[in-house]
Amino acid sequence: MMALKIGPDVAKRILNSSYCKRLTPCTVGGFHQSSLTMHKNKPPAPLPTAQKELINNSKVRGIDILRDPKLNKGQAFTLKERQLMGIHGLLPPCIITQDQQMIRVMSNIRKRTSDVDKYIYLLALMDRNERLFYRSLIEHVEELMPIVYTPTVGKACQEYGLLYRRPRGLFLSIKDAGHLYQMMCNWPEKDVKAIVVTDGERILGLGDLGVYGMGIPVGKLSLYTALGGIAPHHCLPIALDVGTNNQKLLDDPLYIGAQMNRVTGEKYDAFIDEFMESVVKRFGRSTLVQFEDFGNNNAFRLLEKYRYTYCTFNDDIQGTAAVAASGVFSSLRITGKKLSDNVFLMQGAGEANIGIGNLLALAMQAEGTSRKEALSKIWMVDSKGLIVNNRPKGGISGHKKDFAKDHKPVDTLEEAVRAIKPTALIGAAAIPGAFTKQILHDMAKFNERPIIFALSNPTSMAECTAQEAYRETDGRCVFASGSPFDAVTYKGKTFYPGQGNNSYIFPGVALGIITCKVRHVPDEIFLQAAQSLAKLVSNQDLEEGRVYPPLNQIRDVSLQIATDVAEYAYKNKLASYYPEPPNKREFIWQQLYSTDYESYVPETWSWPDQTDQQL
Ligand SMILES: O=C([O-])CC(=O)C(=O)O
Ligand SMILES: [Mg+2]
Repeated sequence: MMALKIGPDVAKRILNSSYCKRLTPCTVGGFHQSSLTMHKNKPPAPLPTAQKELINNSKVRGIDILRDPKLNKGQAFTLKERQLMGIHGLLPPCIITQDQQMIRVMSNIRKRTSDVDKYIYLLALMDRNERLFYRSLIEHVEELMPIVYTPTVGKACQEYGLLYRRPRGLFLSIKDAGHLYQMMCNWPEKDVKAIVVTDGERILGLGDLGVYGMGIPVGKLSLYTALGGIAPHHCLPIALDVGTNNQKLLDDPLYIGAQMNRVTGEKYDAFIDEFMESVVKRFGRSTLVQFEDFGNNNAFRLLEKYRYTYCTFNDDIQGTAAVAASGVFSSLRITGKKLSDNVFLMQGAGEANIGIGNLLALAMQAEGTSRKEALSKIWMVDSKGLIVNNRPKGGISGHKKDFAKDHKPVDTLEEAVRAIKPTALIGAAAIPGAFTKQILHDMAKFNERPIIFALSNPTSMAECTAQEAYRETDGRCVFASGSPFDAVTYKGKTFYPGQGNNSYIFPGVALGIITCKVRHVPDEIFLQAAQSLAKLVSNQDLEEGRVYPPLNQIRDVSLQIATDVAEYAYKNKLASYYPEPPNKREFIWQQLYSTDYESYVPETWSWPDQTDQQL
C-alpha cells in the first residue's frame, strides 16, 4: 500500500473548481495563511497534548481513532501515523493537508442551498473531525457563524427532532431528579470548565421549544471555542427537560423531550438546585454555568439566587446588556454626546432590556450621575404601554418598577416615541416590524444621529431591517441588530450594520473567568467587557456605520476582553487562580485551543525518510 500526496496540479484544479472560487487562497501543502492576527507572530502553545495523552492512556488504535472526532484527522494522517496506529488501508491513500480538507468542507457547504442543510453538514463535521470543524469556522466566521449560530440555529432548534442524528450534550430530565450527579458522571470528559444550560422556555425570540432548545447551548459553546479559544473538551452543553407548554411540540411525534407540560414551582426550583449542586460536586466549584434562554421569570430569579454562591451569569440579561451598552458607548463617538445626555426608550421590558437598562444606569453612575438621575433617562414600553406609575393597565412588577416614571399613560410605542423624544431606541421584545416607518421618521426628526438597535433574534424577529433603518432615517441612524444583516447601500454610501449580539461578549468573559478561576461574576465585569469592546472600535469602523469591530477580529476581541476581565478580577479579589499571572494576556494566550493537528508519531521514532514520500 502506498501513500499518495496531492500534487500542485491537482490542488490547483481543486482551487479553481467552481465551488472554490470564493475561497481565500491558501498555500497547498504548506502552512495556511491564518487570518488570526492573534496567532500571527507565535502560535499558541498546544494544550497539554490531549491527543497524545489519549493515545498513550487509552491505547486507542485502529478504526476507533477515525471514529473519535478529537483524534480523527481524516486524510491528513501521514503514512507513518497510519502504519503506527493500525489505520493503514482504512483511509483513501491520498494524503492531504488540513487546508485542502477545508477546501472540501467549504465546497460542500456552498453546494447546499438551504441553511439548515449547511447546519446539518457542519454538525456532522463537528462529530467527525473537531479540529477541522473549528478551523473552518474560525477562518470563515462571517460565512459560517450565521449557520451554527443565529439565525440558522433558531430554525434548526424548531426542527431539532427531525434533524437529530447523534447525541450532543447532556439531557437532564426532571423525571430523573435525585440522580443528576450520577448522570453527570456519564459525561465522558472530566475536565469540564464551562456549562451552557437552557430549559428551553424562551429560545431566542421563538418561544418555548422545550428540549429542542439544546441547539442553543451547542451553538453557544461552539463559539466558546471558535471565538474564545476555549478547548471543546472543557465545554458541556446541557438541556434541562422540565416539559414544554408548546402544544405543537406536545403533538409532535418526533419531539425528543418529555411530552408533558412544564413543571413549575417548588419541584422546578428543587431540580435546578440539584443541578447546580451536582455541577459543583462533579466538576468543581469554579465551573462556570452560563444560563441561556430561560423564561423571564426564572431567568431573573435564578440569577439572583445563585450569583453570589456559584460561578454563574445569565447571558440574556448580562451578556446582551454588555453588547448593547458597548454599542451605545461607541455611538457616543458619533453623536458627540455624553452617556447621561441621552434618553433611552426600550421596547420590551424582559431579560435583555432590563439588563441593558441596569447596565447603562451603572455606567452613568460610574460617570458621576446619581442612580435616580440615571434611571430617569431610561424609559420602557411593554405589552401594556409605557411603564409609568399607577398606569390603569397595571402589570409593573419586579425589575420593571425601577424604570417606572411619573407620566401620563401612553399606550403604543409610536406615541411613546413622540412623547419621550428619545435619542436611542432599543428593541428586544421579538415583535417583528415594531419599529415602523413612522417611528423611524420621528427618530430622525428628533435627532441628527438617532441610535436604533433592533436586537431581537433571529433575523425574522428583528424590529426593523437594516435597510429600513437606513432608508427611513435618510442614512443618519446608528444601527445595530442582534442577528446579522448584509451591508446596505443608500444614496451611494455603503453601511455595514453592527451585530449587537452577546457573542461579542460571552466568549471573552468566559475565557477570563475560566483561566483565572473567577468565583462570582458581578455586573461590573460586564461593564468592563462593554468598555473593552468599545475601545476596539476604530474610527474607520464608525465611518462605515459599525459600532462593533468586524467579525473577523472577534478572536482578538475575546482575548482582550478576557485580559481586561482578568485584570479586574484580580484587582477586586474575585480570582482564585494563584499565583496571579504577571502578564494576564500572555497567560491566557498560552491556554488557547489550537486547531492545528498534532503529530502522533513519537519524536524519538526513527523511520526511513523516504517512506512518507512514496507514491
Ligand atoms: O443567541 C443569540 O443570538 C442571542 C441571545 O442570547 C438570544 O437572542 O437569546
Ligand atoms: Mg440567549
